[in-house]
Amino acid sequence: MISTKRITFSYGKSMMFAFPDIVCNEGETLLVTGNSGVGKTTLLHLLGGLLRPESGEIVIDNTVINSFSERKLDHFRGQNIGLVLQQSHFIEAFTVLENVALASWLATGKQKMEKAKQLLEHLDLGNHLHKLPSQLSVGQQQRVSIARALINEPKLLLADEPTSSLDDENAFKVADLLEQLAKEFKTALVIVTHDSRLKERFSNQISLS
Ligand SMILES: Nc1ncnc2c1ncn2[C@@H]1O[C@H](COP(=O)(O)OP(=O)(O)OP(=O)(O)O)[C@@H](O)[C@H]1O
Repeated sequence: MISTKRITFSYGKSMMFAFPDIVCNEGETLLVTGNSGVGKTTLLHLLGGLLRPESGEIVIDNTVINSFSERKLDHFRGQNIGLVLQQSHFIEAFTVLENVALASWLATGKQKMEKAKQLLEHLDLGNHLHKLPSQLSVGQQQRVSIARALINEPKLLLADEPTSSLDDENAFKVADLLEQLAKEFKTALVIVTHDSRLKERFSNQISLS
């Protein structure tokens, strides 16, 4: 579960944000919408501990994360937060399977190859395990990124524009898949997007302005 209270952030004096409070419980999905430039990615990075709020509170699974040291935050993120970012940042020389297993090694010191394989198979990527990420389509890469985000069974899954580069059919497939996985893994799922197709798809929404 994630909740925030009165979080503020700024990139210097000209770009200041005061975000509405959000709550997202385990197994639920919250869609954060808003026009380009309103701060959706900034909010997502704050929720994921990639940026720190200037004031306010971010609570993940009963833990206030904003007072953590950098090191503790990195550890907490690895254990509890899955990120599906706009850029996938794969290690291009590693296979799809290795990229997913690497995320478990970084978080726990153990490379969960079998689990990575199962997860990729679950995401219909069983035939692509030993390919390089660059050999996959954008939609397939998106699913690898989802598998990588889920390998450590995070309490919170954050997805930044997961469907904007996909056609209608694949956009709805990815949205359905994320929602289904959140329920299955009892993960709170927060999606930030300006993709208007998703607005009709999810009832739990908040709009930034
Ligand atoms: N590192 C940065 N330094 C300074 N300003 C930044 C930085 N990152 C983002 N901004 C500015 O903050 C504002 C919000 O950016 P953000 O990426 O959060 O918006 P967004 O709602 O996700 O936009 P989009 O839908 O286009 O991705 C923008 O005006 C952007 O130019």
